[in-house]
Amino acid sequence: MTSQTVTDAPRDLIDAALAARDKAYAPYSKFHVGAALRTERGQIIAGCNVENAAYPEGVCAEAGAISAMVLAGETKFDEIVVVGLGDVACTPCGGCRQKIREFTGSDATIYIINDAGKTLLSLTREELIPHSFGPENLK
Ligand SMILES: O=c1ccn([C@H]2C[C@H](O)[C@@H](CO)O2)c(=O)[nH]1
Ligand SMILES: [Zn+2]
Repeated sequence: MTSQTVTDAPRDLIDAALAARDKAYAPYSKFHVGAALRTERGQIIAGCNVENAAYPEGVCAEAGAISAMVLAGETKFDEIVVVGLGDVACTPCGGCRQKIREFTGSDATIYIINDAGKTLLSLTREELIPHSFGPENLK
């Protein structure tokens, strides 16, 4: 399920995601991923994927950015940009969709860009993870 219209990702997050991807540690898949989010208070925080010889222990770029955000003292973000390799739309895995869900409002925007910084997809959180389970369900 994708949006009909694609809204361009903001330039500063594109640059941060591409810079983060350059730091990826992905010797096994060789699929380098970068992510950059903007917190509610306006900080830009990035992450890259970090793989492990014990394959399941690898961490996605989005998860790394979210961990760094929490460490920085923030728990909400409005937009995130994700970039993989080439022209492949690197859409977040299921686990990352749930992690993104925890720290966003339903109107947050998830941008997927390509190598060249072109926006391939712009999705609301509701499109990314419809009918999701979140903190409100526990109240
Ligand atoms: O949205 C995604 C999809 C994949 N990966 C990573 C996990 C693994 O290290 C590599 C190949 O799946 O890419 C991410 O970081 N984010
Ligand atoms: Zn993931």
